[in-house]
Formats: sequence, C-alpha cells, structure tokens
Amino acid sequence: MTDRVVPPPQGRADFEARLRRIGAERYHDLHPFHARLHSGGCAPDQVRAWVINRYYYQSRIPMKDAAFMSRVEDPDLRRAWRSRIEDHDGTAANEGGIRRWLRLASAVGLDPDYVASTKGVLPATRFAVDAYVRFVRDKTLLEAVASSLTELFAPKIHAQRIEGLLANYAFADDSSLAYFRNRLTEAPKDVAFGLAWVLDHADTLEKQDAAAAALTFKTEVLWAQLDALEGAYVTPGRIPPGGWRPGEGLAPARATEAAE
Ligand SMILES: O=C(O)c1cc(C(=O)O)c2c(n1)C(=O)C(=O)c1cc(C(=O)O)[nH]c1-2
Repeated sequence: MTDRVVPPPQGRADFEARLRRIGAERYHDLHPFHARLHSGGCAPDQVRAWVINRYYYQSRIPMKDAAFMSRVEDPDLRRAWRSRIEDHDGTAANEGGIRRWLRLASAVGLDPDYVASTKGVLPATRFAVDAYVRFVRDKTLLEAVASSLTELFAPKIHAQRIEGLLANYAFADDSSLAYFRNRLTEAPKDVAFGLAWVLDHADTLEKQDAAAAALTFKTEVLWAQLDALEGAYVTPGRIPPGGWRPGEGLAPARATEAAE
C-alpha cells in the first residue's frame, strides 16, 4: 500500500494573502453599478432601487448571524459573534443598522414601511441573499465564518460611498449616511475576529481551500445583487414581474407630488 501524500497547508501569511487576493479580484467595489452610484451617475429611481434591494441584504444579515449562532456550541464564539446581531437590530442605547438604513430610505423619498415590507425586491436579489443565509446555515462553521470575510474589503467601499454620495446627491447628509459611518467602526472589529478565527482553524490545505471557496461564493452573492439591479434598472432596464416600479412605495408627501 502506498501512503497518500497529503500536501501541507499554506503558511498563515500566504493563506491570508490568498484570501485578500480574492477580494482584490472579485469584490463588488469593482462592479460598474457602484462606480455609477458613487460618482453621481445614478438617477433618483436607480438610487431608490438600490436602497430597496440592498435593504433585503441588510434585513437578512442578522438572520444569518442568528442561524450561525444556533449551531455554535462554544460559548466564547457565541459571545464574540452576538454583537453582530445587535449592530443591525439595535439595543436600548443603539438604534441599529436596520433603522439607520430605513432613514436612508426616507431620505431618498421612499416610504420606509414599503422598504421594510421587502415588496418589490428583485427575484435575483432574493435568490442571492437567501443562498447566503442557507450557506451559513448548512456549511461547516469554518466556511460560514470565511464567508463573512468580504467585510475585510467593506470599509474601503463604505468610505468611498460616504464621500461619493455626499459630493453628488442632495439627499446625502450625516443622518441619511449614518449607516455607513457606523459600519466603519463595526466592520473592522468583526472582521479582525473572523479573520483570526479562520486563520487559526483552517489548519489543513483542504480546509483552506474550503474557506477560500466560501469567500469566493460570498463575492458572487454580492456581485449577483448588483447584476440584478443593473439588468432591471440600467441596461437593458427590464424590470421582472414583482420588481419595484418607479413611482411605487414613495413616502406619502412625494406620492402626492407625483400624482399632481
Ligand atoms: O456596503 C457594502 O459593500 C457591504 C458589504 C458587505 C459584505 O462585504 O458582505 C457587508 C456590508 N456592506 C454591511 O454593511 C454589513 O453589515 C455586512 C455584514 C456582512 C456579513 O457577511 O456578515 N457583510 C456585510
């Protein structure tokens, strides 16, 4: 019988560099929809479509974190993870990301109740986001943590977004953009923990491959959401059945204006 030669895992620094390369090559900061949004090239209804669809992602993030925690047996890991749910759902002292996102919805002229209803979310957005929640529920804990590591690349895009939206859109101010400003401090804390956890636990090449594949999968979840927006509201501008149509879900004052 011949011994099977198991290739050794990559060293910690090389493996981290591999994960970062996935972001450099595939993160959604490279998507043309973001370039248009940040440079002021989106019409008001394209911004509204982004806010409506992206709300679906926001709303599912704490659900996927709860699904993750329901599988964790180690109280230390659960303790480290649970602030993610509070960051989005809020606490007595912190309004939380979901309410902040709905403030952005109001600022762009949408009825926050309409946005929170998730009516009008594009089918492809729903499929992509639901696939992320399912991935985290069903895969190994290592893959689940690794899939959150796109947040390594998020502070850069949040900073670009704050700067770009403030420079180019009348709705942008400290209140409407509070969501992104808060993420600038929340995400680095989460991702420092998640990255260290993945580097510690991916102790074979097979596990490293699985973690890298999980991160790649997540970049696809993000990219697919922007492709959905681009196809429905930019080119070819084909809104699928059930997708939000301009004029729907506006804040009451704007709905009256639109009717006049
Ligand atoms: O605006 C963005 O580009 C962006 C990207 C990501 C991401 O990389 O998944 C997250 C967020 N924002 C975000 O605000 C957020 O709370 C968040 C949580 C997670 C996650 O996977 O647990 N990703 C992200």
